[in-house]
Amino acid sequence: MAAAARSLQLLTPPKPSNPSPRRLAVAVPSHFRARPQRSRLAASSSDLTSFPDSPATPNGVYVPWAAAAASPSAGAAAIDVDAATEAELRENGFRSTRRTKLVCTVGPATCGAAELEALAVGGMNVARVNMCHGDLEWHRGVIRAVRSLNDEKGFAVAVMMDTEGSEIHMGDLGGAPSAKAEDGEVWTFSVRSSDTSLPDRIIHVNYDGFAEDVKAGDELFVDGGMARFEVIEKLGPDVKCRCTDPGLLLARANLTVWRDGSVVRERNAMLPTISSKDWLDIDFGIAEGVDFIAVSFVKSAEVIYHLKSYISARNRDIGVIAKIESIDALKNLEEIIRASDGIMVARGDLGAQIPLEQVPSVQQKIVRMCRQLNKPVIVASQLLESMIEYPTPTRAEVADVSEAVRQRADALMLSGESAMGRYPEKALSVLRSVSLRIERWWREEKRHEALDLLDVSSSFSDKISEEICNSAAKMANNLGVDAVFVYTKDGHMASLLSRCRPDCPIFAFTTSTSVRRRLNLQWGLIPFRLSESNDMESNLNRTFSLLKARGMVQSGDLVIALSDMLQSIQVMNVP
Ligand SMILES: Nc1ncnc2c1ncn2[C@@H]1O[C@H](COP(=O)(O)OP(=O)(O)O)[C@@H](O)[C@H]1O
Ligand SMILES: C=C(OP(=O)(O)O)C(=O)O
Ligand SMILES: [K+]
Ligand SMILES: [Mg+2]
Repeated sequence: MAAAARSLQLLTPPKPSNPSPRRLAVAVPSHFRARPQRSRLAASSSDLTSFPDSPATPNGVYVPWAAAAASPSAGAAAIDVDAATEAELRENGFRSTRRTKLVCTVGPATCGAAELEALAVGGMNVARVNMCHGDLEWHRGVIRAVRSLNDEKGFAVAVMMDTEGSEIHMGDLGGAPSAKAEDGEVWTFSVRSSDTSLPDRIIHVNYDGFAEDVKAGDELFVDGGMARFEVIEKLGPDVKCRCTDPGLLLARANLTVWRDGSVVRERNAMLPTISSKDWLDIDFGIAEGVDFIAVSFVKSAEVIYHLKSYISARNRDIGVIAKIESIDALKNLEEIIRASDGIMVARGDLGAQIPLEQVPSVQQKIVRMCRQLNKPVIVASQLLESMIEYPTPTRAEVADVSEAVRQRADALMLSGESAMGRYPEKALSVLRSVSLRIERWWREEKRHEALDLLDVSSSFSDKISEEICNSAAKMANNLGVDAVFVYTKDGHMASLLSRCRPDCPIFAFTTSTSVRRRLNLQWGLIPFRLSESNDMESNLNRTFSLLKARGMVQSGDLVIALSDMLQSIQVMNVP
């Protein structure tokens, strides 16, 4: 292999064709170069679709052309959305694409087609629906709306369904979104039937054993402690409580009971992690083809294995995300991470189960362990809580987001901010601009600690892929390459590369639309769907010409290319 070609194959296929850049250039089919740009985009859109990262410049300034390009009136949709990506990449260079992925909870504020599209244009990688709220018809509508957005506008937004779990929560507040509890007020939490509308200051509780489990003197946390009560008296199904910390009670807010400094574990501890209602919701999610199922209040790895085998028995490829939000989950953390396809640091409930001041160190520990074990991790809850009401985040919130980005979590999640807040798009744009800024700053300062990555592979073949990815990431940083390209069937090699958190972006090419959507949750990956052949050289040729046609790479860009089919690694300039 000619040294001038700068092409290095550590492991070659049995009969490799010479992948030298010069030959690649020659092999580019002439029709790709000859056509005018619009039709080139049209020609390429069917077999190569990219995810539009963001219509914003790195400082977060909104660029109106991007929204216009993605609007229904802008014409042939999938192509126009990709035109936004193309322009963004041309303007900022792909080195500055956002690496941290963004999850938005969809709720009443964002369930309309226009609002969902605005979130997708604004950089939403995953749409989350929370089965604690809304009925199946509502969820079906949202899931299908996201699917049409993907089909018609060329996005690759994944859908995550989050189970209700056997959590104890309040009922609806007779249609009102919230009620204010003031200091010293006496409220009744009751397990009486909620069919009839209850008088003021009486709140329905969904768990029948509630009145039996609590005792006078217990503390009742609403929504992870956003409002607090002391239990003063039990009267049959009614539990009378005095408000000790005033706050807003949101409809269906979660309830936690504390006694003598720890969470009460009475009969409620025996409730199943996946309730019978959850199984019905899971069947619904499988039928609707969601990409991820997030399991609330996971206690052990067992339930994750159970759900995964339930899903694979139905021949589905759905990622199971374990939510870490209880003391039990922390006790069994490593085995839960190993069992699942991803983790959510669900700080809302976690902060009601362990002292608040422990949440930051627990978050850091979980994020690190997930990276070691090669599982994507989402940091969730209250990232921009004040933006539910106000258009500007607090400095503390920006610092919290920055810290999660600095820890290099795979994804950040909005809950109430996007589900029912007044400024969903603004909240998303804050996550986007803070991510971009912090990522770039840390790259420029070269401040990232080198993490000694543990071996994660169980077979020798996997071990080869892992070593290739570790080496490729190191080479990418040392050589200052512009991008790593990874051709991956099931996404595994892309995730191994993402785990290394290289300085440059990772373009991940897969033949499967569902793998492409799932890769959207992982740090630094820009997933593409591409119909690939077994011939690496022709894959590279096609990729270069398709990406060049879109202005996403240029001649001379230095690229490292990996393939899980060939277990190969090559370094080359784009011809
Ligand atoms: N599908 C929905 N329908 C109505 N309201 C919703 C829906 N999803 C979310 N919300 C609202 O957004 C808030 C924040 O969402 P989330 O954090 O997912 O739920 P929770 O607060 O129950 O943990 C909820 O408390 C609820 O008020
Ligand atoms: C994300 C969380 O779960 P949920 O919103 O379902 O309570 C959390 O508790 O932080
Ligand atoms: K939930
Ligand atoms: Mg929770």
